[in-house]
Amino acid sequence: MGDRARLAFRPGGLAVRARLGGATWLAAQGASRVKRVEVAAAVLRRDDGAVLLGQRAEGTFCPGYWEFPGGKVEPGETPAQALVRELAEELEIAVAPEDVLPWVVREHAYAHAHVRLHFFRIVRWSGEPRARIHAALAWVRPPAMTVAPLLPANGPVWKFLALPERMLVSGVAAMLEAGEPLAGALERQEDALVRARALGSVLVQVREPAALAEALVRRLRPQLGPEDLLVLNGEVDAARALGTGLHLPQRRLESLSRRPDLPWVGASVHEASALHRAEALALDYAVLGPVRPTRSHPGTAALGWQGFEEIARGASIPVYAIGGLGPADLEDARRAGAHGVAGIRAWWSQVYCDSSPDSDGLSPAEARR
Ligand SMILES: Nc1nc2c([nH]c(=O)n2[C@@H]2O[C@H](COP(=O)(O)OP(=O)(O)OP(=O)(O)O)[C@@H](O)[C@H]2O)c(=O)[nH]1
Repeated sequence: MGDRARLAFRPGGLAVRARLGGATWLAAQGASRVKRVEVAAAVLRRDDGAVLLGQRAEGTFCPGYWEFPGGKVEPGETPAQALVRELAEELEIAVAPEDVLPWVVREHAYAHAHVRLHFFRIVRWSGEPRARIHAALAWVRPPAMTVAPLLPANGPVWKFLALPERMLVSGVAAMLEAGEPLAGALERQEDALVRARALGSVLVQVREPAALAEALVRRLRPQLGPEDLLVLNGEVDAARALGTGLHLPQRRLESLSRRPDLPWVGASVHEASALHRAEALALDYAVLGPVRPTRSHPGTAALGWQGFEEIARGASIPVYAIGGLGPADLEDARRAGAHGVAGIRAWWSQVYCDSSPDSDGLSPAEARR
């Protein structure tokens, strides 16, 4: 692609952008020149959960720092195409285009350039990675970090990798409403957690009235492993007292001016503006839906995977898909750019799941009707 330049008017004055071999220079009146670089980076993840990092070689920017394999997007390439090329050049591995799964996009201002990093997750490739340009390669299993230092832009991304791909949303109150005794409902939730953990790590969202939430957290916690996470859909103080993370419904997200001070904070969102709010507050994840029609939200139009993708594309935080989804939807969710799937009844209760496959958010009483 030939070099091109264009003039644009901005509120701050006249800006001149010239595209020069993959990097954009912005010369603005009264502002310093900033080089803008589009980069594609890969989260190559093995079945055991380990992720590949490369150590930058001597003679490059930030030598000795660790990064995700990848590199600059060349003119005429999409970020996904650039990544396939970079992985072949840097690691001698082959990745099929359909296995390059969009994940998050992060921006970072270095002294030398403003980079926009398009992260993709890759769980299938052929060949054994070889260090063609890196000083060393290392497989590291999040959340542990056994190499240092990471490139500055990569800290939040490493944290995101500790998020399980499966989120389970509790439903004890709904079971009680349907006449089930408390002991039976708690036991059923515990059984469901054990079943879900057999598939991999889980993020449990406890969504119950306060007293019930506490009882459920106490009941489930002994079943959780070091890679599982627990968030409370409730008050900040209650989450702090219980030692859990926090999950915010969209209306509470909209009323917050800053991120609550807890290690893990996420939110439910139903539209792009709410997702932008979650990003602006630097939350750790968002849950977007409904992807499929659910009887619990009869007035809400389902997004479908296409609608989900349109809103989630380019998000700077991981986005779970929710709404009539279960474990079998994980592959579709990943392809649509989701970090994972969140489910209510499809995960928690085989009984209700069998009787009503689209019963996400449905009370057992409704499910029996
Ligand atoms: N590949 C990669 N680059 C990253 C990551 N995080 C991050 O900030 N970057 C930045 O994105 C840019 C990637 O460019 P690159 O690897 O192609 O280029 P480079 O500066 O080493 O060299 P080059 O100019 O010879 O191509 C660098 O500024 C790098 O610091 C990451 O995890 N992986």
